[in-house]
Amino acid sequence: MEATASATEKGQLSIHTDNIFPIIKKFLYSDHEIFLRELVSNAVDATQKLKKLAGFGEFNGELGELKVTVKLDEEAKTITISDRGIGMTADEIKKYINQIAFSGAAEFVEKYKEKEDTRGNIIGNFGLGFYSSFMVAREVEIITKSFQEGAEAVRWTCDGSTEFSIEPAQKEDRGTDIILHVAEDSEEFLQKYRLSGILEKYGKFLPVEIEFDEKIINNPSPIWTRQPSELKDEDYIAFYKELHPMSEDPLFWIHLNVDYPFNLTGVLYFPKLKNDFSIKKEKIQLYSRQVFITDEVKDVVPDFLQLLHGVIDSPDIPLNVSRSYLQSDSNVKKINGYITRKVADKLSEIFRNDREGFEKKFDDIGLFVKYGMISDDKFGEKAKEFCLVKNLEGKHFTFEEYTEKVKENQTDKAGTVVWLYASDAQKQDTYIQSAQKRGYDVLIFDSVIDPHFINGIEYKIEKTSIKRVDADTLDKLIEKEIKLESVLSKDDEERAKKLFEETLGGAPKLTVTVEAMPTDEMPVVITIPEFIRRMNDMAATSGQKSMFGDMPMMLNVAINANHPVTQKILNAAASEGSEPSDAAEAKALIRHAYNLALLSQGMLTGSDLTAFVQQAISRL
Ligand SMILES: Nc1ncnc2c1ncn2[C@@H]1O[C@H](COP(=O)(O)OP(=O)(O)OP(=O)(O)O)[C@@H](O)[C@H]1O
Repeated sequence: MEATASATEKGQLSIHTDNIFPIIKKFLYSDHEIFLRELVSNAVDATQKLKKLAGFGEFNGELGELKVTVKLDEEAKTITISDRGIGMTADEIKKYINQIAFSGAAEFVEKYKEKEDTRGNIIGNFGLGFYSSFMVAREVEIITKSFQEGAEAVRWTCDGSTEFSIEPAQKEDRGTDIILHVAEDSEEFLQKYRLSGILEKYGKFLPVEIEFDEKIINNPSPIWTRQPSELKDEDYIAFYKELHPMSEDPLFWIHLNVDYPFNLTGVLYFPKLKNDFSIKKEKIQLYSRQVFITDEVKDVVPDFLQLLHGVIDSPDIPLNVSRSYLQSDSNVKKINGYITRKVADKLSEIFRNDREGFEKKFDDIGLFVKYGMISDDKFGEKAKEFCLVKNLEGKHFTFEEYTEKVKENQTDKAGTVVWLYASDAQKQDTYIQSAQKRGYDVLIFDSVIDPHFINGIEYKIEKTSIKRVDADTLDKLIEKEIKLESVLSKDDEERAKKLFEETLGGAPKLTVTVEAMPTDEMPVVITIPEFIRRMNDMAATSGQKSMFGDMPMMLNVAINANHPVTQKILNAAASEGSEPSDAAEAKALIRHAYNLALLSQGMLTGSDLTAFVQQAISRL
């Protein structure tokens, strides 16, 4: 075959079905707009190829201005995409446009028959890029002239049937014009704002200048394509603002750059997260050689890292295949692992080099680090070194540091180190103060992720258990070998227990115990078992009902045997009659002490609280 088309030549496209275009149209229905991404990418590729050839010395002509132009002619109802790239000879058109694409199409037709769910993902996979133009055009013309010396211009047309024609054409300059004669049902694409929207979405960072409506619409050398050494903080922040104009400055960022065993560049930013767990994901954009692909990075980026913002660019991610394939793709898995490692390394680096700065940022990145620790084992392994906990004095500790700090005073008789924490320092103040009186330290875990975090890490820290200060009496939270002696006889303890059970009987479910506590602690302490409360907390923050959601709240009521009030109750009961049921004064004291205990747990509410206040007033 000759390299040029000397006369008009008609041909039949080699494909086993009469017309693939209705199929293309139907199956790519939701994504029609990507025709422009495909055609502009082809134009950019052709331009880049020419630049490369010039670099190799295989093209010695003038490169000149290399921009790609998109033109809209509303009257003629055409969209034209022009480049000054390598162009095509007649033979190349036959090879690249007629055959390859159509054999791809045949394969596509075969495959799609079985799988409906792959729609929208087909195009690039089967080399149908160029043919996506038929989703919006009733006829497509290619007028092209190869960069090669002496090449002649060619015109190819096809109206969406399996017939094409190819003939000599007039074209001064090298390069390609793709002219789309827009079909009636696609006239939405003849609107300027629609086209500029699509270009903005997919082409914002294409590597060659793209002109539309007499303006350059893109930034051809975005930050991720440049060397970290030539970039300043301001550059990173400016780029962040370009991506997320309304956001606060990011905390810090990671510049990704690998070329083996896969290609990947990008910049990931740590946004200010605070406690907002409802933060919108989809803030990382995925590019392939600077062409925007998607902001759904679910399969490429581990779940917890989707809280980050930024850009990932990799030609090695199979972008146009079905989801299940993507998940099992080994490159995707490697990329996933690489990103996780990079992020952990960066955090660990900041932690080591700037502990103070790291601590300041921890309120923001804590959510993210904790989320990572409980959802990704590999990250968790590394994060153990730099994940921080904060105590009520506002001091930060690594796990190891904290255990070191409290182990002397807070190791129980089984040798387990007990970390005490509060989830609300205000509400749990009584308990906190009691713990502090014993020289115990109390951590603060008050973010939405903390219930999950505590549950997730507890078993990962050796010989440690984590308990909320009000989960039990202090003696039971940290059981020691030597216990305080009870001043009450066994009989008196039994009497006190009975009196309480009788007085407080009914809902909620109560378990009454008598314990020897210091006299300066509360006469009655109410606690909710750690396990039950934790399950309820976790259910509440994840917005679901836990399997314990319907469980009646269980309360432990511990009577302080050593408190003078307990003695007073017993005395009152003794003087009032032999039957405990006679003891009106004793019962009033019990209710009062119980209400005070509820009050300090923040559990005295509603009509009970009102009655309690009324009663207190009447005593004034
Ligand atoms: N503007 C252009 N200039 C030069 N050659 C082009 C141009 N557009 C398309 N081609 C040629 O036609 C071929 C087929 O294009 P098509 O878009 O169908 O597939 P592709 O670009 O190879 O792959 P993809 O599926 O990723 O788009 C290209 O590989 C290229 O050789």
